[in-house]
Amino acid sequence: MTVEHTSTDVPVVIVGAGPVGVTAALLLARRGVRTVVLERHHDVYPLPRAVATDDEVRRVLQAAGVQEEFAAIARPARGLRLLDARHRVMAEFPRAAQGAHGFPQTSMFDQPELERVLRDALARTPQCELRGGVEVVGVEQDGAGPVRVTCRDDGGEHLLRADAVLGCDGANSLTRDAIGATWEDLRFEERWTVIDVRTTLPVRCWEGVEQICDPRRPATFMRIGEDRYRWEFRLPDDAEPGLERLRELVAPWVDLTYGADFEVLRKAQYTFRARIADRWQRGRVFLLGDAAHLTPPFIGQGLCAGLRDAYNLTWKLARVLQQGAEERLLETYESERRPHARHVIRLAVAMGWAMTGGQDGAAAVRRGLLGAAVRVPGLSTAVARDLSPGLTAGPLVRRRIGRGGSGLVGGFCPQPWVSADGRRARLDDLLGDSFAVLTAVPPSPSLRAVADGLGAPILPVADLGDDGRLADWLREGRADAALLRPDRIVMDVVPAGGGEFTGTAGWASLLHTTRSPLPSQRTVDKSLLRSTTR
Ligand SMILES: O=C(O)/C=C/c1cccc(O)c1
Repeated sequence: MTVEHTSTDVPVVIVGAGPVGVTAALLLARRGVRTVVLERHHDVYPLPRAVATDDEVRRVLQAAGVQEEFAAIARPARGLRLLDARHRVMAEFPRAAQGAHGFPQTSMFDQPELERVLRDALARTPQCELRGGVEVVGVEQDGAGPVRVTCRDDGGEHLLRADAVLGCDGANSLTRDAIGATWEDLRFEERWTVIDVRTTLPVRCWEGVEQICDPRRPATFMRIGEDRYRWEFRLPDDAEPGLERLRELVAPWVDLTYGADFEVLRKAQYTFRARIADRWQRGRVFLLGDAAHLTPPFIGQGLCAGLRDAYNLTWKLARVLQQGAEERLLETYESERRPHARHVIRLAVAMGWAMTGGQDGAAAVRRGLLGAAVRVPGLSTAVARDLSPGLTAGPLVRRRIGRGGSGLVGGFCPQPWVSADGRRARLDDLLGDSFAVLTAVPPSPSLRAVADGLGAPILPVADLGDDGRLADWLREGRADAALLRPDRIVMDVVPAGGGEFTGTAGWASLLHTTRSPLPSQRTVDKSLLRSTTR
């Protein structure tokens, strides 16, 4: 599709100022793309919902420019435990304090605090405008013309024309309806009660997430902050638990004597669902976050999936809008993100089945509980190894099976601390927002040509002053060099001893641009380049 050059009011309209929408706005701003974010509410929704992020997604927040602020509100977690009905540990999936991405593998946080951090960053960013109290009532695109967004506020109805619209408007997304997408049901639907508490009472607590695998009363418990805790229970009836019931429910963790310091911040009933939209794009309208996928919370990946969406789409959209890359590049958003999101949802559903005994709780009790952790095929290995697999093969993820380095393609590169000019920094902060080549060998002329074509700096890993991790990563992956996309996914490799990138023919035309990047785009740290070959 080609987009007519009819004048628009703003390059990108984002529907919804939740964490996904605001992160997308910040990521676009870093590439110089202006956005208007439209939000129904006037302020941050005050109650907690998402509570966890993995280390890969902390890199997204880092790219959005809020890493330090987030670190100040995040609490590392030790992992995930599966307990039986008597709270005996059946399985433990430990999470390191420093993962390959340079962050704790699991971090807990309070969603309103995260939203405040993101909104503050947005307020400091001139390319982003947040309009609160604005309800979007229509999103339409005629052929290749601009996307027309109709919205209402106290002043009446308004029309905004945009080059692209990101629907980050949650589970009941109007944008999803507008593009004619429907839910595919991934077969999990259960009513759970979520209770958020602040207390200074002693709580029997492991610094991680506990899943109680008891088909009669499955539950989740976790510590979120210094004095903040969350319980989730699947209760046999739909009535909200009163104080007496609550006392009995939380008794395994805390002794609640009447009048004790135990403030229930929120008691809400949710239907946990597993769903994925059957399409994520129509023309220049895209779905992100809960508008595109819903997952039960049992592996803490709901918000993570939405932030991955934002990271995946924004660099591509900026390349199309600002540098004239082909529209086909945008199709790789859905083709890359949808299978990944589906995999993670299926893992969460499998965890739910391990906790609840599947659709037949009574049978699960009969089979005996101790097998719960291993009953669901593949669950233990998947949860232990990596909740977020590499991307499946596609135009930007070209694996040459059997060739060295193919195992690296589609996955993130690690993020060690590196040195430049005596300064220590995280790798991504030095790389900036462009493509980059990490190499363990002197670059060949063809490698240089590829790097030049993408405006990618060539960085010899031996000069980066890390702890040797990048060289080990290339060697263990049997690659001499790796080509990183702006979202730090490995797009291509030079196999060990191979001399050339192997997948250029697949991605080159998709990434071809007709205009240069704007000067506002963050580029590689110059001091780093001085120590390299370019
Ligand atoms: O696997 C982990 O480290 C964390 C899992 C998690 C996080 C938040 C909520 C959950 O029910 C599970």
